Amino acid sequence: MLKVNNLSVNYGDTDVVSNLNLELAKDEILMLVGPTGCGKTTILQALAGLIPISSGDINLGQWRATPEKQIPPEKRHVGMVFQDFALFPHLTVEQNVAFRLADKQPADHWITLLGLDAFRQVKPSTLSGGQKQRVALARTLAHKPAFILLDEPLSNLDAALKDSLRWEIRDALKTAGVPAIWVTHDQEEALSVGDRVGILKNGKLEQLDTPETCFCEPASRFVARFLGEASFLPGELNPSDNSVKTALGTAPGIPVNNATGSVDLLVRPDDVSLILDDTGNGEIDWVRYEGCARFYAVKLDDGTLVKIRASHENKAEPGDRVKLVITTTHPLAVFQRQ
Ligand SMILES: Nc1ncnc2c1ncn2[C@@H]1O[C@H](COP(=O)(O)OP(=O)(O)OP(=O)(O)O)[C@@H](O)[C@H]1O
Repeated sequence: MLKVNNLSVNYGDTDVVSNLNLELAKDEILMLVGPTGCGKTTILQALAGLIPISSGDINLGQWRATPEKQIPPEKRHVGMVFQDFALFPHLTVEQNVAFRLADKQPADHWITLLGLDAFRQVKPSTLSGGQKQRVALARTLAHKPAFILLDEPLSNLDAALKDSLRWEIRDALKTAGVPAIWVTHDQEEALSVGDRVGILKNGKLEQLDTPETCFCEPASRFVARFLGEASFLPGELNPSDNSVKTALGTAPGIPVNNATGSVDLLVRPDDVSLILDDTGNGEIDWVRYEGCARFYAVKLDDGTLVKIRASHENKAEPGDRVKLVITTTHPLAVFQRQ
């Protein structure tokens, strides 16, 4: 089991990663997300042994790396998958996957499982981006690593391919039964593919939990905003049943950090419905057409901006009066009013 205890990494006087703690279950996929420069790649590099750590330790059972005792990458049993595929251009697919393997059977197994049989004898330059990434994954898995690090493996691929390949990668990791840490910039990918999601801010974990908990019960406004569109609706919390009374109706709440009294209710675009109504409670500020939906920003009469996604049939223009109502029945996160 991979365990990281109080890991910190410095570049000069700057703490880039601070006191990171995490533990990966046997075949768990942990997605790491966070704004640019928050330390995601640095964490992967530290786990792989590519850069020294400043404090704490990384423990896999067979080895334990500390600032005093560095374990080189080749002794860590780590597999890495990068966004640029990192394949050998002069070798065929088969040779790439079986590179330095005494027993070629695992290479055959993963070539077949990842649908690469037809490409065994071709060079990487003739493959599409998605095929190259499958080869890179097959090579990594064929070497039977103890854990895998994926650094934005889909960022060089187009949207349609990303969507299918992310599931192929997840399935392959689960079939191999190997734990993985997967860095992504894509919130949807993090929420849908990960068993757990870690949200980083300035080198520190803001929250580490299941996708649903991070999305529905974010530990901070930062996490709430980072994982999707978030509007904060002023309201009053009723301590007897944790319901929150707002201008758009009363909703069940989950107080974060013991929020009480005057609070802000986190509403996502699908928690609210919109009705065209001259006597409504707000006015369309702007609208974006998304094909099957329209995404609206509505300025409420008290000045609060609420973002809402409605059916494309629901057509309103900036300046139109509308009525917003909270329609969701599940509890919404509640933050102390700032
Ligand atoms: N070799 C280095 N020397 C000094 N500072 C570095 C070095 N590598 C990275 N940094 C700094 O460390 C911080 C974290 O960088 P890192 O690449 O880990 O971020 P990231 O979250 O992966 O970013 P991105 O999402 O843009 O890839 C950044 O402020 C970066 O400028």
